[in-house]
Amino acid sequence: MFLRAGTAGLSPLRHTLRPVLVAAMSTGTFIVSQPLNYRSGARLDPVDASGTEKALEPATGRVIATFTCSGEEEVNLAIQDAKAAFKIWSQKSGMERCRILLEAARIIRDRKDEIATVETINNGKSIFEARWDIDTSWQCLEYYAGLAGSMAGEHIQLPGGSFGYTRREPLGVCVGIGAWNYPFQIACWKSAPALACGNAMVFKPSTFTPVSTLLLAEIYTEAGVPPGLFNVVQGGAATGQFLCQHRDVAKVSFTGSVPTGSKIMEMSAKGIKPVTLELGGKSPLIIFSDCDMKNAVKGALMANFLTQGEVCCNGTRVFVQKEILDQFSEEVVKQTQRIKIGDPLLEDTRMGPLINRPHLERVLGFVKVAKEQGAKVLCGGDLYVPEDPKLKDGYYMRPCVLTNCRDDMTCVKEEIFGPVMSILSFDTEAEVLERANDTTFGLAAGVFTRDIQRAHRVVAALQAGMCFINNYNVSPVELPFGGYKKSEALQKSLMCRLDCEQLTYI
Ligand SMILES: NC(=O)c1ccc[n+]([C@@H]2O[C@H](COP(=O)([O-])OP(=O)(O)OC[C@H]3O[C@@H](n4cnc5c(N)ncnc54)[C@H](O)[C@@H]3O)[C@@H](O)[C@H]2O)c1
Ligand SMILES: NCCCC=O
Repeated sequence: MFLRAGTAGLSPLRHTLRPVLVAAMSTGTFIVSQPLNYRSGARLDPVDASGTEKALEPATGRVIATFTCSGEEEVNLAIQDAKAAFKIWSQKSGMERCRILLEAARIIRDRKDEIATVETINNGKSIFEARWDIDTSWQCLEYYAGLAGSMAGEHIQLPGGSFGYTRREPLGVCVGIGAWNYPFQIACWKSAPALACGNAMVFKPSTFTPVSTLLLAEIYTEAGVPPGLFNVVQGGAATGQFLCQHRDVAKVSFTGSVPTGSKIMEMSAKGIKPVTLELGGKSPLIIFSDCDMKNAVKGALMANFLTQGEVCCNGTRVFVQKEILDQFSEEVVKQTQRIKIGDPLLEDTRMGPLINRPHLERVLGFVKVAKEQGAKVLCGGDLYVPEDPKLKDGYYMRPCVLTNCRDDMTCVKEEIFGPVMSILSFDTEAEVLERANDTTFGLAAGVFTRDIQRAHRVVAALQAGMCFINNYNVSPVELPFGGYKKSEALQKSLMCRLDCEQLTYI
């Protein structure tokens, strides 16, 4: 699928050659040479269009694919095809579906480096991190495969020897719409539960990251799902609308921003379709003065700078108790300045480029406004130009730590979705809880303290879907992922087993 520049036109590489190809992949050399739509178990060009888009390699600013956005007719064909596959798939037993999903998980695990490389090329995140994403992806398939075999209805005894029973029935064709920050992982997190329960899925990735979902589609086919069970359409708002408004779609699962989520909910409501919305955040991270300082600093970096800060659950409002404000700020700046920025395919890079030029400018704009509103830049917040000439048109910036922040500043209220940490100071537990909860979002939150009772008391009072104690941004598949308020309402989970010593980011 990916060919070195200058070799376009050769026949597709065979599976046995993949490891060699992965070893040869380097930034600035690859192009996508095959169609990016997937239907009836094969890649194909859409039958009609709602525009064209270009996919970039953020590390270099180079176009790696020009593709057609799917029109209404292509969306219709993808849904009809999924409907036909649903008839076959929904008749399989849970254990039959389990075996196929386990096989897909095995293929992803075996091809981890290749998939991670593709993700890095199209998204910009470091290869070090992309490998984590692929691990969480195959683990997700394994987890839902495991559930598939044990899903059952109930038998209810009624008077006089009568009885009733319930059946767990799949919905039908589900739509998945993804964001660009975790393209492959989001496609797995949406499709694995849907397929495990016997549904079919039509998935639309972001126009910025159209590439890796095709690998998942091919893997599902190779693992044995019926052709059409997992189809991919490409495009932006127009394609998304065709999907959400389609009468044969039974459910929509969306990951993205709050404004788009609200539109999706509105469209789905018109067709009385259930929706799942995984939306944005502006999560608080609370550092008490009795914390293990080294661990808290690592936690703050984990909470702010993974994937260039483009992470929904990031803890970007860092509340630090006054007594340790200076020491914490000094240490966090020291560690932030050590983050190696550059070519995301190099093993020692820890921060790659942002997704594209407009987004980079938007993030830098937030830093500018923060300064105008009285924040002080402790480090970063400016453009970064790597020494390697091939990276000169990439979208790099230095990770930024802001202090002197107030709760009413734009950088503290709005989701920046870039490497910008805002430090705020606080005096008491009651005060910080009130301020931490004073937001329309509620995706995640973190607390660093050695006082175990306080830790649990504070997370119980935080209005956030995922609460971390003495760690941040770990998302084991066994635990639910979701939020309160405008971030989406879901179950609350606690992750307090790991500390940041075990998850070393720097
Ligand atoms: N909660 C989570 O699990 C989670 C995970 C990742 C990202 N996010 C959030 O996603 C956002 C960043 O992603 P983004 O910029 O891709 O978000 P976005 O809302 O701009 O786009 C998300 C998806 O929706 C599609 N889309 C856009 N307009 C549409 C419309 N009118 N109808 C149907 N589809 C439409 C896009 O093409 C894309 O595929 C951030 O807010 C981030 O916090 C949330
Ligand atoms: N590791 C999952 C993060 C998804 C949010 O953007």
